[in-house]
Amino acid sequence: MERREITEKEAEQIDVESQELVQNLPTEIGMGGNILYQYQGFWCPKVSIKGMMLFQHHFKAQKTDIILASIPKSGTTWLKALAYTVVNRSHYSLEESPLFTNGPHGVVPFLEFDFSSKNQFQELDKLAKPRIFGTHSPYLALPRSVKESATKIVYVCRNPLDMFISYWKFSGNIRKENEKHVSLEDAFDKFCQGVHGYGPFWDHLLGYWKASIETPDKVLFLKYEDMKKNNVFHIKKLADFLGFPFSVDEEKQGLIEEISKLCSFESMENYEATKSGTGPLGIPASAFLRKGKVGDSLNYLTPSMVGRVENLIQEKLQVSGLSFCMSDKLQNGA
Ligand SMILES: Nc1ncnc2c1ncn2[C@@H]1O[C@H](COP(=O)(O)OS(=O)(=O)O)[C@@H](OP(=O)(O)O)[C@H]1O
Repeated sequence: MERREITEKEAEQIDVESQELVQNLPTEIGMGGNILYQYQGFWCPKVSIKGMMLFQHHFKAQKTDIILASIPKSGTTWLKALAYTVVNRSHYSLEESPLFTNGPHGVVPFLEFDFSSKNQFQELDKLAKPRIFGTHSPYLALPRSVKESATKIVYVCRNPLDMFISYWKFSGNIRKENEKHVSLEDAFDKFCQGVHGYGPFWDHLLGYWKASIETPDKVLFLKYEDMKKNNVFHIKKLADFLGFPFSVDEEKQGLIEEISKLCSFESMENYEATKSGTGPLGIPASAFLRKGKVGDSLNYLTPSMVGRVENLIQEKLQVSGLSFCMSDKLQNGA
């Protein structure tokens, strides 16, 4: 079937729609000093609203697609490297992985940031299968075709204390001159009110958590801390879930351990693509790797701040059965 070329007017429509829409959305200053807009119940930076709209309107999921979802600073970069390596391991030797040269963001594009027109979404039909994409979109904002097709979704989350500190540090590093510095205390307050990129974190987590319970073959829910603690187990679990299980021979050869090492923080921070490349939105790739530790937040947060998040987790997540290892246990983390 011949594809009709879209008119310039149609292509620009989303621009107009998103600009009009943005003008009427509630706003807040986010914890990075940038303006956040409340879109479909979540606080989003302006740049991602147009991206989310395009994704919702123009992305056509394929049954072999893999979507890696997360709220920022939860292990997205790591998961991208792992999933890409697991799925493509038969196409090249691990030493020759395009991951080294293109970086995890280069080989796994972000659906909200890396495509800015309807045309670009249509071009994605030509990509080799399985296509792998990253997204920060909340579960409810995913396009219907993603939910209704056999597309697999892997969600990674992280204990909110470490996620907060990772985000605050990152925001400080990429802050633009016209954006105001937000102190740790004020940023923390905003975080606890849910006013942070794609927050509230509890709603973001719960959307995917519930989907993973209702449709475990479609949505795999992972935690950063668990992946740190037993990486090999989780790589195996990821491979099984994605339909690329390791053979007995591969296991015997220690391939899973090799993949774990290739994608470890220590290896990835030394990739050429990390040292000199760029990540989404032209941000230096090195900004996406900071410490990669569990429990680093305890070096910055007071016991009362930790207590506030613990209470919040209890209040917002307890009924769901979703829990996190916190305070003293976090201190003994990987
Ligand atoms: N390979 C690997 N292993 C372990 N940890 C890793 C890895 N790559 C990135 N990181 C750490 O993940 C944090 C960044 O989170 P994201 O990748 O989700 O950021 S983003 O959403 O893509 O902006 C950020 O955490 P902090 O170090 O605590 O800031 C990164 O250092």
